[in-house]
Amino acid sequence: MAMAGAEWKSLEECLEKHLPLPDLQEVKRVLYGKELRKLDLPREAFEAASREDFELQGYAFEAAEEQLRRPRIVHVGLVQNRTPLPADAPVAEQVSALHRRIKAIVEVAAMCGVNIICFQEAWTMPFAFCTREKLPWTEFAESAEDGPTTRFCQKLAKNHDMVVVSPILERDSEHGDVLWNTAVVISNSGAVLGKTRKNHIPRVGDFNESTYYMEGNLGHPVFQTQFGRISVNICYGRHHPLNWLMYSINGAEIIFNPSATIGALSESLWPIEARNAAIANHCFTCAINRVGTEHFPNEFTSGDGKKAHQDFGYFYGSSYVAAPDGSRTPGLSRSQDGLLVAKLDLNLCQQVNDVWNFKMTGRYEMYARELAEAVKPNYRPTIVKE
Ligand SMILES: NC(=O)NCCC(=O)O
Repeated sequence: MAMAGAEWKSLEECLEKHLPLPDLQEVKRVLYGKELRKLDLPREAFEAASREDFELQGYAFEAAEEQLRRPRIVHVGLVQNRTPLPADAPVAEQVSALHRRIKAIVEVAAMCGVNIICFQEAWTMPFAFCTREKLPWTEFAESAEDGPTTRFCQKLAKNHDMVVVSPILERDSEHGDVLWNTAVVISNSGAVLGKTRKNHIPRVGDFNESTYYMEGNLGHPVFQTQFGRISVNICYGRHHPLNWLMYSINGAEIIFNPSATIGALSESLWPIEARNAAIANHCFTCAINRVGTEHFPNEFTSGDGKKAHQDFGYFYGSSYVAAPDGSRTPGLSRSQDGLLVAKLDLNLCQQVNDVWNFKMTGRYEMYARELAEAVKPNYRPTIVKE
């Protein structure tokens, strides 16, 4: 089926354009849970966003007032962007151009009072893993602890008192120079709080990432920040409910999902998966996708009998935040760089937990027992036959 590129701006714009108001309200109730209040962001922030040519949107998720706990308010920022330079530009120039682009967006996030910001998956590079070529793409890999991008993010974090989640291609030179798909978490103090690695590596269509790195070996760490407990479920991990679950079991209140995915493969899954994870795990989820089409110098094939090609297809942006009560923000556009600011009250996690009780009713001990059996090589599935 043919798929729209940048000319189709967003589902939201299409609904607003074509639905009469009473229908629109009902559709929004069903599609988004409820209509969220728009955040009153500073005028200078909108002016700067327009000057820098990116979209800025802001929404607030409310929670009920409690007697014993104060609201736990945190502002998160989700950044989606195109790669500013072509993929065949010199590596160092591509990285610098991306640093400059992100710096401009982070400055606007700071004006909006963002406390925790997350960039898209492998944000310092084109998403070149489809090519299965090593050079020059492996040259984008950096140390998570003290590479140039981590140092750059440390400055941003300290200057703006902001936690920065920076998903990069990591080279671990202390352990055999091995590459990983990693997110570095930098505290608002500027210190590197830690890192987490992509647990599930796609082998689907042009997403042949197993040529570059293996499944992550750091489990499901949750990072205690000044603004709440966060974790990072990188891209393809969002198709794995147990992956979300383990971050949640370790206490995550906000799970970021920095991604790189294209319309033909996943656009109809996109609004469902992170949102469902927020509902199932009583937490907030932040789904972030890159934007545009990236062209590579050499043709590659997808192993599907179709012609060789030089691009992945269209990265459709549409980043959004979902809440434990199932409500969600509209998506950023499919076509433009953007910053989505969401004001969260983390008290909502416990409030929804107390209503739906998924943690209490989850029967994890039963699944732990059954899964421990099911993964054994001699396991016989329980099928009842006549
Ligand atoms: N980057 C990545 O893991 N993409 C895989 C495709 C998808 O999960 O939609």
